[in-house]
Amino acid sequence: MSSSNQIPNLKTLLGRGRGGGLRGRARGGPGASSAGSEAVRDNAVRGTDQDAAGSRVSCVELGYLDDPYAKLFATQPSTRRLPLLNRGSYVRTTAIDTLIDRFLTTPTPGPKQIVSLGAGTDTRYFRLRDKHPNTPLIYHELDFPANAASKLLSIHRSPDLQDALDTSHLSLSLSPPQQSYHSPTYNLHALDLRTLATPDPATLPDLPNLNPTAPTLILSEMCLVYLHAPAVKSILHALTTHYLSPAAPASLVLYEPIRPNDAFGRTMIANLATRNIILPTLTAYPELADQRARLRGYGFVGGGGAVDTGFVWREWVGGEEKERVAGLEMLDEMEELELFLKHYSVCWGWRDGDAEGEQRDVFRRAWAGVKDHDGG
Ligand SMILES: C[S@@+](CC[C@H](N)C(=O)[O-])C[C@H]1O[C@@H](n2cnc3c(N)ncnc32)[C@H](O)[C@@H]1O
Repeated sequence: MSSSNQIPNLKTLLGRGRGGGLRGRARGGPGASSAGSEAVRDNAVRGTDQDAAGSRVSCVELGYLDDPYAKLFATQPSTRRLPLLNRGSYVRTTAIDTLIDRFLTTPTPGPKQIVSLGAGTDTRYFRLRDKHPNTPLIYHELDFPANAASKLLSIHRSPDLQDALDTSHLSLSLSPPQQSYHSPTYNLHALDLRTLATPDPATLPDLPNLNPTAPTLILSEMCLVYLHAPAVKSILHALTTHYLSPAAPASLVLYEPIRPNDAFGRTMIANLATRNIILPTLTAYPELADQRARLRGYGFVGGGGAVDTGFVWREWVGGEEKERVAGLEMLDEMEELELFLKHYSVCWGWRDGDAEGEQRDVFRRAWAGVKDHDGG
């Protein structure tokens, strides 16, 4: 949901377009669905991060989000996104922030840990540090070496970002460009996530400073969707059994598109194929019920939920905040907005682990009151 050429032509889908038909599909052209070689696809996937960065900046400039760090990571000039996309980015960020804030404010002994897969230029670490200065937090971001190096370059260039890191650990080399960064609080690991999908634990890469016993929230915001379902399963298996002790309380928060089988979904897939992007888990887990079963299949059997972002807007955003956000830009096509929001999901699930007392049930307590489609 990052850039306007990624979404279907909504007017056409709602039967109001002049040309009719699925415009995105026509643009796909022969061979678009096979989507080129793996290297070309990886390059396209890496590039999606700048879409996400641009969407964040658009939302900040229009007052949807308060994020002083967004601009510092964007490498392209800011372009105002469509109101629909701004609303979508707002809901996406708000939903994930809600789950993370509840985790961080739930009392536990010892530190908490977040592992952000395909973090790209996400600013969340910096925002969380400002918002929860007294919560002991170990943060890990994983992304392709090129994206990680570019993030470190942005940090190197910005005194504000350097101030936000524990600078006693900051020694960035520009030549050759540094790709990974490690400290007791913030870590950026430059790697292809698929290297975690190995059957041989001896070949798994080192993830320095990953605490094997801290309650850990694994976040995938538009990342695992680009990988094949069996690889995703192996990656999560490695994280939850090798890097983390099987006794550690752990959870997964996923943000991904859903409902690929209606006109909107089919057109979204065709549009992305023209950019050499495929979304394997979208077709593997098409509905919210599939996402719920998926999380349980990864071992997050303690509990969880799955909602579409239309539900998040209706049920998670308070009345006053809704009014504020609705007043930021004219958005009179409510039917289009609803169609758009119902094609993205936020899913969460946890395992309690074998830890004692407050550590054991941290996710259960954190997310007890979160409204789920199933009424949870
Ligand atoms: C759409 S961006 C999302 C970035 C960030 N999570 C956000 O929501 O703002 C997808 C990110 O996932 C990363 N990614 C996708 N597949 C990956 C892989 N196999 N290994 C490492 N990173 C990957 C991309 O490089 C990119 O930074």
